[in-house]
Amino acid sequence: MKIPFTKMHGLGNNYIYIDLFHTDLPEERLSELAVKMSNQNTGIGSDGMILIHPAEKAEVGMRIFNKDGSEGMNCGNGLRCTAKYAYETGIVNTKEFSIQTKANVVHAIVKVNEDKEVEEVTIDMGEPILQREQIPMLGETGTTVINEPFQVADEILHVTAVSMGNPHVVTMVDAIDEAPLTRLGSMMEKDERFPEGVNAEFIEVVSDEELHFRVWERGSGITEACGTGACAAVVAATLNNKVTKGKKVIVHLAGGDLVIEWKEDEHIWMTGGAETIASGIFYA
Ligand SMILES: N[C@H](CCC[C@H](N)C(=O)O)C(=O)O
Repeated sequence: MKIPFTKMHGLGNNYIYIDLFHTDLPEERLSELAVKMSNQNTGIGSDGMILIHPAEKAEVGMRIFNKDGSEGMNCGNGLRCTAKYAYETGIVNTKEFSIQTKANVVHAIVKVNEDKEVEEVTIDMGEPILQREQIPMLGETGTTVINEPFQVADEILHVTAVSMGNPHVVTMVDAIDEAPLTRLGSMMEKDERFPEGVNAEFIEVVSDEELHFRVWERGSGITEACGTGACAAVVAATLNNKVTKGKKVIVHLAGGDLVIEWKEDEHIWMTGGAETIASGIFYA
């Protein structure tokens, strides 16, 4: 099977994008194809596969598959790249439009240069989900998870759990370079207290408008950046009184910076770059 693709990244979080407005893929092979395309030795190499598709409730839809073939519910970096692709290829012809994910419908705003190229994208990601059972995380129904003791291996972390349509568990550390990403990330991802798995973020608070950030992603391991994770990190930092709601926060991820704002109306806005790397044909 010959599959046209475009490889794109948001702050180094890179995916293989398949345009289902112009290509068909069999639903039953999607997970297998995500694994194949993501393999850096026998495939193209990426953090996963993203489908850009016709949607019922928005001008364009996005589905995301992690490197391990699991389907995620949302992807912040993927949304910015999807918005860039949709505008530059004429799927949409306005600078503001909606994108439907498995989690919700979000609103995208693209910033275009004189060559009609999208240089920056802002996404209204909607509201975070904080109820434990909706993360989902095991424990007392109807409660939130803020600075809760959480033992992993021989360590007692203090975690805050946030869903952006996909599950995140955020731990504050004193020094981001000492975050136990490699040692604990995989255990946290698959911890039974998170029935659907979890993306594990570590943050170092620099000031009330600046964080350092690292992530072990569910289904992909350590990535350069995680857009939904950066949103979850700002929510967690706010709930722990480290940053102020309604102020823009600069999040320094390994692959670059995102500007995140948790507004007074509860919506979270994310602004950052999106880049096209290459396009071609994948021989599946
Ligand atoms: N690994 C995530 C999906 C990708 C999210 C991330 N790459 C982003 O930019 O938000 C999950 O399984 O929930």
